[in-house]
Amino acid sequence: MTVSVGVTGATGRMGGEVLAAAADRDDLSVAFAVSRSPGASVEGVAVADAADFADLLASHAPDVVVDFTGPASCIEYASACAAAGVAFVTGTTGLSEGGFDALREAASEVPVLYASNFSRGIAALRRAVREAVPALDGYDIELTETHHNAKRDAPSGTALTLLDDIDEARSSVRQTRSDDIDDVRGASPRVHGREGEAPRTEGEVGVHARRAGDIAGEHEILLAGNHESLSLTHRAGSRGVFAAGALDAAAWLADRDAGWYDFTEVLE
Ligand SMILES: NC(=O)C1=CN([C@@H]2O[C@H](COP(=O)(O)OP(=O)(O)OC[C@H]3O[C@@H](n4cnc5c(N)ncnc54)[C@H](OP(=O)(O)O)[C@@H]3O)[C@@H](O)[C@H]2O)C=CC1
Ligand SMILES: O=C(O)C1=N[C@H](C(=O)O)C[C@H](O)C1
Repeated sequence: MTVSVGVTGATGRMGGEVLAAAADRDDLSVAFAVSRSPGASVEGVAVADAADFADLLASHAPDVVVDFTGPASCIEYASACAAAGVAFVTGTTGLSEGGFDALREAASEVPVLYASNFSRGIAALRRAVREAVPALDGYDIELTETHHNAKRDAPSGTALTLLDDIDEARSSVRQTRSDDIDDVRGASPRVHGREGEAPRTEGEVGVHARRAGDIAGEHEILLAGNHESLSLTHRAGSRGVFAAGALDAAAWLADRDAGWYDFTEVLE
């Protein structure tokens, strides 16, 4: 069966990558592509007006929509998909808590899969973090992410996911070692950059966002103790890895029931 895909943000960096990756696959076909700047052709696909999105869902009935846009449009596209009964894959970052609530609401009607990063390397990095953090409990942790100079949100969505992974790993190891679980619950304080008199406090996680050139995406987690340190680094060489992962997710999601899904389920 060929899965038909609608693509949003078609004139954006990721939209173009998704259309290029889709053209190379036999298991997927592009039903339509939209942008707020319609009229162009991207990877041979005519780009329609984003204002016609609901009509295009009705007329083309895609199996799934793949979205890499902005937080506000992501929510609008998700609720239109929920109303039309179309599955929704999104990698849009910078969503607020309310934005995630709106996506989860859409997931009560249709399958929704959100991932802050669609690369297999980051999925492996997350597993490595969940192993390294408990093994090196008490070590200082600093997270540094580096992206191209046009990225809007900071820290990156992937950095936020990794910070949550660190919190979860820390709290699970401390719960197994302590009877007083009130003592060990809660997020590690996150310190974004340092300036002036800013000594490190125990347990904090330093977070650093760099923006430069055309770097597709780099994430480093440094765990440092006395006389040793471990650095876990992922570098995306091109946005193609994100597009490939998002299309794998779309093919996987197309015939699922309504609900909230994670990229790790696609990779199982
Ligand atoms: N999860 C992952 O693996 C990855 C996630 N991302 C995320 O994907 C998102 C897009 O990144 P990128 O492609 O670099 O960004 P770009 O700015 O290059 O493209 C964004 C596209 O979305 C469209 N768009 C933005 N806001 C709206 C809106 N309000 N309504 C309709 N269309 C809108 C833009 O349309 P127009 O051109 O008409 O203005 C543009 O085509 C970001 O959140 C980024 O962090 C990026 C890479 C990987
Ligand atoms: O905006 C980008 O480019 C990227 N955004 C995602 C994020 O915020 O983590 C994923 C990737 O790092 C590229």
